[in-house]
Amino acid sequence: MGRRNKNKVFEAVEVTGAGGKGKGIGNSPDGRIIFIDNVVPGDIADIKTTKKRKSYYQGTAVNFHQYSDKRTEPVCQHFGTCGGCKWQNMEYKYQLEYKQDEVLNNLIRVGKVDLPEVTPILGSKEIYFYRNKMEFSFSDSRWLTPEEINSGQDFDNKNALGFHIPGMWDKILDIKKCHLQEDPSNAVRNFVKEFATDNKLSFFNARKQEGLLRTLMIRTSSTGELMVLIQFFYEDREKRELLLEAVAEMFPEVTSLQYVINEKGNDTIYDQEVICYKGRDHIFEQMEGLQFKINAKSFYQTNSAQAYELYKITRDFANLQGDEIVYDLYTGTGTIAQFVAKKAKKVVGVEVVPEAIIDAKENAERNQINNAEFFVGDMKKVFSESFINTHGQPDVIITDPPRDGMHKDVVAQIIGILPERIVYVSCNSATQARDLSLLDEYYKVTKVQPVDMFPQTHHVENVVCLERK
Ligand SMILES: C[S@@+](CC[C@H](N)C(=O)[O-])C[C@H]1O[C@@H](n2cnc3c(N)ncnc32)[C@H](O)[C@@H]1O
Repeated sequence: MGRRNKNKVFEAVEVTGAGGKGKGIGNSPDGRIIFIDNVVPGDIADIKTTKKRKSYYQGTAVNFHQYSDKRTEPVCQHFGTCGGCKWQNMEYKYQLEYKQDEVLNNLIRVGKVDLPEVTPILGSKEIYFYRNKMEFSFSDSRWLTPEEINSGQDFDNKNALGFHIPGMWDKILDIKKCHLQEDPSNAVRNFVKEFATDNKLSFFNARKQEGLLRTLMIRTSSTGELMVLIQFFYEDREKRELLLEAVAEMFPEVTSLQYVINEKGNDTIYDQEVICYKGRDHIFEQMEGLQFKINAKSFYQTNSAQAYELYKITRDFANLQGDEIVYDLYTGTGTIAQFVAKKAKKVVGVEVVPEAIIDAKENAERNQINNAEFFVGDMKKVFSESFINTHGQPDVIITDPPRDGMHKDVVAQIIGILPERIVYVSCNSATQARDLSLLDEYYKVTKVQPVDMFPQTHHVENVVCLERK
């Protein structure tokens, strides 16, 4: 954005919508859309622009003329600074309305497909403390509030354990209480921070690449099991054991205490050895009598209760009679495949991550599911003639791709196979709509069910049923 556009202020802009990564939406007098931080539809405010592009501005509210009656008081003391729950200032029923609108808009404008009557979005019973997994970062460079900076004081202890400030890779907001994961998540995090600070264990500095403590992961489960994993930058046995012993003693309910020594530049543990310090190297999650083993690296839907609802909808849409061959694309650890297996003749799950397929096979065995097979493969390349000949022509395809949606080659291969029914589960209705338009010549959309897995955020899941035309 050019200099003359910096600090441009549009007066009394009405916020008319919400979307665009959780931002409010308004219109500028010159006909562009403005994406606005920390506002709620119905607010009227002066908006200072922070970015200008051909068709839109980004901006922030500097002066409110009217507050929306859709507003509610955010419960979290970190709201506004933490990027996690951007919609906490909007009543939940309106959050659901905007999520429903987003799905519909995408299906209509991007997908341009004929739609049946769309069922109202399924809200989450729990709108706080619904996540089963949280990851916090250590930093010796705590994000200072404007009040702290203006105080002119020097802060010798800048240790933080919490979340990255949006857009800042080296600044961490110290979290005192997060409303996303049940107890003892907050107690564990606060204890670890305090104990490490008191015992002079150094917190990571991402710029200088120094400091002992990097990340803390906490996984809870509906079985009551609890996993805690601490990531260290280097091995210092004495200090590592001091901290791990303290956690074990303070929280006997931890059933899996693990650690990683990661000397790389980045924090990801997926290419690192995870070492079990105490207890087991995994926890279990359960759903309708099925057990799923979850280790530190396993993918599992983060809102377990809503995942159950999502899977039930997926199974209903698949409408299995017991004699179908079902393909579960992007199967992860095979949860959907196992969830529908009892109702199908056979299920074939495909996933690109080999470890996830190992988990899927192990879980299926534990759950005594004998009609599910799992394969490692990139979806773009899996559907060879020999694969179909070996596993059979699918009657139903269930697909649950990542946010980018299905690669166009995957869509082309599905069109080559033409199963009777497709159930498309998506966490991004824009890419889902794009894919539906590619399938439109052969399939009609018969059911649409949005599901809210992530209250207080703009994210929305959507399940669509497609039948052969
Ligand atoms: C949204 S998750 C679905 C997980 C699973 N259905 C569940 O509910 O637990 C998407 C999955 O697609 C996998 N994936 C991403 N790209 C892929 C590709 N090109 N081929 C196969 N699987 C892929 C990811 O590893 C991830 O497990």
